[in-house]
Amino acid sequence: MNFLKTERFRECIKIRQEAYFMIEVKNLVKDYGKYHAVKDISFSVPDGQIVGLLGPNGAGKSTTMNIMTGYISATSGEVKVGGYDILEQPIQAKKLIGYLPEIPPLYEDMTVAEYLNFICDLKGIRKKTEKESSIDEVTEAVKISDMKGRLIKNLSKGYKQRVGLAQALIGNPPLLILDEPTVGLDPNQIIEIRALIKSLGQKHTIILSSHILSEVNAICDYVLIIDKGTLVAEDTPEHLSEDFSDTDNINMSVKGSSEQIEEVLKVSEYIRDYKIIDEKDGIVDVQAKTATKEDIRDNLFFEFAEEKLPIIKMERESLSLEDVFLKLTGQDVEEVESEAKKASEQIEKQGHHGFSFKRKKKADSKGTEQTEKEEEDK
Ligand SMILES: Nc1ncnc2c1ncn2[C@@H]1O[C@H](COP(=O)(O)OP(=O)(O)OP(=O)(O)O)[C@@H](O)[C@H]1O
Repeated sequence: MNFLKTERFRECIKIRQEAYFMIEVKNLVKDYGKYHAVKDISFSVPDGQIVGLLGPNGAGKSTTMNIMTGYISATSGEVKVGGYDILEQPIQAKKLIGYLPEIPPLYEDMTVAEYLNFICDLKGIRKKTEKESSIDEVTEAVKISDMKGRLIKNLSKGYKQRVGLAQALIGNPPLLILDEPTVGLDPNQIIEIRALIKSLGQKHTIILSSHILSEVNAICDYVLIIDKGTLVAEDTPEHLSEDFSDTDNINMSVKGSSEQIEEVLKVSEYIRDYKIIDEKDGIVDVQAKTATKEDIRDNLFFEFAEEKLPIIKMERESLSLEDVFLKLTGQDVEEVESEAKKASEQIEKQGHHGFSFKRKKKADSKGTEQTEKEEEDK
């Protein structure tokens, strides 16, 4: 019998293809009453990647992650984890996921070891020796081995976040889903947690959400940009910068006077716009926007050479991920980041257990998701 034509072969191919994608999200829709929070989002994440879900506040990142982890249901659409449907085969699918929600689900009156022991129970790790080795492993991975005896409430925010990561790692799931893992941390803690996530990426597929572009740029191999519930772009950070750019910036230093240099720039067909940045000791610094996406440095070289104006320095700069984000979402990065800062300060003021109204409703809903909209409608 020709193996290539057998049912078994087709099955093998199916398993291989499905396993290649650690997670597949197809046509995901989530409506809260009349409000469309997620509108037909599809994407697949291959094994071994660190993927960033990037978007401004309210874009639908947490909702998408909550559906991916099976925490809430979708209005329609499908999520498969390692080939298992999150709704139809939830036990197999959830075994593959370690989830860190935006507010880590910590029991503050437990010690780190007690809490992780409890998480082992929840994840079905029952043998004492297995539990011990599992706790040792995860505490070592997130560098909290010497904190095991400490009460969680006495830990700093950065260390609490590490405990949150440790609980996600119990059971060694191949897929980690991390919702805004650095929100509310101070700059040093942010650097540490980012480095930790990057190192975890060597052994796990990671999907993290963030509204911080520099974070996604620094950690992620691939970016999904979400705006108003829609996936508006996806690619590597480098490709996104290239693809959405119809112009480049050229930074130059030219020997001569600003009048001479402006004369060349004004008539150059390769330059759309320019700005004189500085003029000192007979050298002019210029920032120019190119008329096309092509690399026009050769052409500029010859134009300036013809006028006997030596170019001392010339650099080409592509559109940054910030510019791409602005173009796609129409939102200023600084604006988004300051809004997010205000929101996290608000959470901080309400105390650690003080979930925001939206979060509390989510936490309270237990499947019967009553929406703010519905509440308002009453
Ligand atoms: N239970 C709910 N009832 C009604 N609306 C909701 C509920 N949960 C979320 N939303 C709304 O859905 C939209 C998407 O929210 P989501 O939390 O997914 O956004 P996000 O991108 O994670 O933003 P953030 O970073 O602010 O959490 C928002 O407009 C939010 O107000």
